[in-house]
Amino acid sequence: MTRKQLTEQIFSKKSYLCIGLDTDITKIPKHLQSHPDAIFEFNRQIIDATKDYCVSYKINTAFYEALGLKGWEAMEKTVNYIPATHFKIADAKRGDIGNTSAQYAKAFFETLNFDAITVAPYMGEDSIKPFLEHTDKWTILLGLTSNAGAKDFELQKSGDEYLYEKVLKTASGWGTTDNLMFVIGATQADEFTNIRKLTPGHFYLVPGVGTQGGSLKEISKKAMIDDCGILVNVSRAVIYASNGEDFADEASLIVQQYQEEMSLYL
Ligand SMILES: O=c1ccn([C@@H]2O[C@H](COP(=O)(O)O)[C@@H](O)[C@H]2O)c(=O)[nH]1
Repeated sequence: MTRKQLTEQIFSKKSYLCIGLDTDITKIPKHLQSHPDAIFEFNRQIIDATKDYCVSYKINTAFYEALGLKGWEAMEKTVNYIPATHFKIADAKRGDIGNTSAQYAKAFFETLNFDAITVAPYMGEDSIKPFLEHTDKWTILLGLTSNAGAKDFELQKSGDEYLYEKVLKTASGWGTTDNLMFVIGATQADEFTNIRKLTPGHFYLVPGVGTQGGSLKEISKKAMIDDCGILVNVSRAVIYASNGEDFADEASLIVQQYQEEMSLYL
């Protein structure tokens, strides 16, 4: 999906919401747990109930990989079920020496039909290039993450510069604003103005709204650019809005509230 196609979706739906399918078999409603295809069935109902109000789905691969073959099959069925209009992200946080990264890129961009994958920057340019060589796909590089551990490395200074600043400055030269995004956690709102200055044209994938407590209003105010430039991910607060038989209806209500708020900021 091109940037233009993504932003057309954002402006026509007045939403920059990405729903995280962090589907945990132990957390889905009881009545579905014995279903022969429980993970996919849960995802299918969430997608049907929310697709009109969001522009993207993010599959956190850990929840599927943990289940072995069945989980991988559920991931494949889910990614194929997501409408073509929606931006499909594999939150896999990969990155390795070049020939290995090339296989990861093939796995998620060719064997599976994702539009984007998250990657870790730590191993440097040759570990990221194989993803960027898929020019019709997106590489989403961890910039400043939402977790407390961001302070252990990302928010450590070398000279005057935070490590995350060096990552953004260096990595922004590896790709373009049409194939490279950054993950910036919503819980790091104090840094957003600075981050936008460093990377004025890049899209950000912003997790951390909902359960982690990040402010949609604050990050929208600080990071939004002319063609929006942000995708805000919410996982648990949407998919586990209810653990009863009404889970999909409740998810839909929460998503509509996010979409209404987003329409005010766009
Ligand atoms: O910095 C990061 C990078 C990735 N994530 C992922 O986003 C979702 C957030 O889930 P919530 O339930 O909405 O908190 C999850 O898949 C994380 O692995 C992140 O939170 N922070």
